[in-house]
Amino acid sequence: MKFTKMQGIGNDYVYVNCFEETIADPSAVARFVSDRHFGIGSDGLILVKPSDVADCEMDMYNLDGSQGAMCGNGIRCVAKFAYDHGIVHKKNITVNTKSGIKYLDLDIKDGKVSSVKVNMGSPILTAKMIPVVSDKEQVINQPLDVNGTIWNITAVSMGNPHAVTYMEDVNSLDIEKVGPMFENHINFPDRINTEFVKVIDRRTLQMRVWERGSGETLACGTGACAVAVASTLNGLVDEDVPITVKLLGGDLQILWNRQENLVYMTGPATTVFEGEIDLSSI
Ligand SMILES: N[C@H](CCC[C@H](N)C(=O)O)C(=O)O
Repeated sequence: MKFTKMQGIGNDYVYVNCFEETIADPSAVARFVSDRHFGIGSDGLILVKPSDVADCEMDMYNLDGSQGAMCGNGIRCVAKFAYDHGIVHKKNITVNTKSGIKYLDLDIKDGKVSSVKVNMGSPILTAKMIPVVSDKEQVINQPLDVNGTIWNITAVSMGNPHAVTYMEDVNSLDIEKVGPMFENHINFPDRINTEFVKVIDRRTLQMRVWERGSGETLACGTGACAVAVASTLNGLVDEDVPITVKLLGGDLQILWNRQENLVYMTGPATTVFEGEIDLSSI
């Protein structure tokens, strides 16, 4: 299988051109290629596929083989991949995903895609749509007992589910212990991506993320969007201005246009290397 290793501020995936290849069992391939010792090493697998409704389709799998409905860092790299592989020849492209068609603008410098602006769509706040179990219509700054510790969470879906919580010092968080407790909490029927956030100022947030199906990653694009939305709803950041979200792997600019009710994410997309891997051992 030919592949391209790419990363969006350190959130790295193995990309496959499915205009040219067919992957019979993507979940098994995701688990194999993601292994940093026996495979390539990545946060998961992303297939770039033909589409009848968009320029291409993103089919995304986490490290554990579970399929994700949306991937913010991944879709920026899909846009770069599509341009660099001649699948598209324009700056404004569409990518179909399991959470609908997304619209992207490529910033091209010296013939190369340097950064991408993504219309991530509207945030979903209705508890049962996220889904999160609650007696409330929306979960905004609500207490949640996580193995005996009470965390105040705000639940947001960007096509995939997120729980956002705030703390004074995210650097000292034992995320390997706490992350799985959130991910597998009974109140999240489809599991959950969890963002731990420190407010730097009214236009700057710092976050770490424990991703559903991948564990701690250096960045999460949908998570950064969920964090900007949750922080706005909680009155912690200014409205209708770009918010800088600082992640372990780098920064993203997030704007929630309240009038449109659309979230825009802008950030880099980087190719690391190309290669070929033998899948016969799977
Ligand atoms: N783990 C996520 C998918 C990847 C999201 C993240 N890598 C991003 O950049 O948005 C899920 O299962 O919903």
